[in-house]
Amino acid sequence: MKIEQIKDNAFSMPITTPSAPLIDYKFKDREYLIISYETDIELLKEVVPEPLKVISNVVHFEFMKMPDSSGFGSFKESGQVIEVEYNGRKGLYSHLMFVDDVASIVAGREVWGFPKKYGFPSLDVDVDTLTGRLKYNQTEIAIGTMGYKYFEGDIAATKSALETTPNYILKVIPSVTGKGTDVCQLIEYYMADVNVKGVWTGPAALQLFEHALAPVAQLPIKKVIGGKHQIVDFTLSYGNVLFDYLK
Ligand SMILES: CC(=O)CC(=O)O
Repeated sequence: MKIEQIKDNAFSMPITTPSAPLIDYKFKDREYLIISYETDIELLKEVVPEPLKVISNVVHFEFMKMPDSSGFGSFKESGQVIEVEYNGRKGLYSHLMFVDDVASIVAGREVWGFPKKYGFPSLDVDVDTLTGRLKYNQTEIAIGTMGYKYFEGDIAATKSALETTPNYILKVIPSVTGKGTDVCQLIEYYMADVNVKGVWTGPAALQLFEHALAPVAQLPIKKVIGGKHQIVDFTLSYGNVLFDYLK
């Protein structure tokens, strides 16, 4: 392979069959259980990277099922999202993510910088209860429950929030020298082509358990605020670099 060919075509690895193909990443019927809770704002300030600012003591714990995702197929995901502000714009910062699909982990980390680790999330209807679970290896680290489809939510407001809210990630790619990083950037991305197929609210509960390598309980629950269940189609847009920590 010629140097010019590499320069022109390199996007991801392996270069001849990348785990992160250069495609439009479309998600159909992504189903979310989002349980929002209050934690200690001082702990949030310790984990949210500047120049982002923490603007509340609220954490959103998500359990997601993605049955039809371009490039990734069918997989599940779970993680914590924090309410922040960048230059006066309110958005959401992805703190920890656990995913059961290597292609989604690899592409997510390499392209956008999603903080993805391998884990075992699930989202199922257990008789009358929408139930999210997250295991790290064999160990349960989160259980979320919500009454199934109690109250219909506002589809237009949910669509508008998903389309207009910036999402922030700290992308870190280590250097082969073992000294520092080749990439250390604050990334922003948006969701596009959003089609909200259903939104529900209802009574919700959440439990988090301590784990040395999957510290979801590092942001402990003081009070559960509420639960949201939604089903959405969208395109995951490529992002922008907002801040380069190496410059
Ligand atoms: C790359 C992805 O799969 C993104 C996501 O998990 O939301």
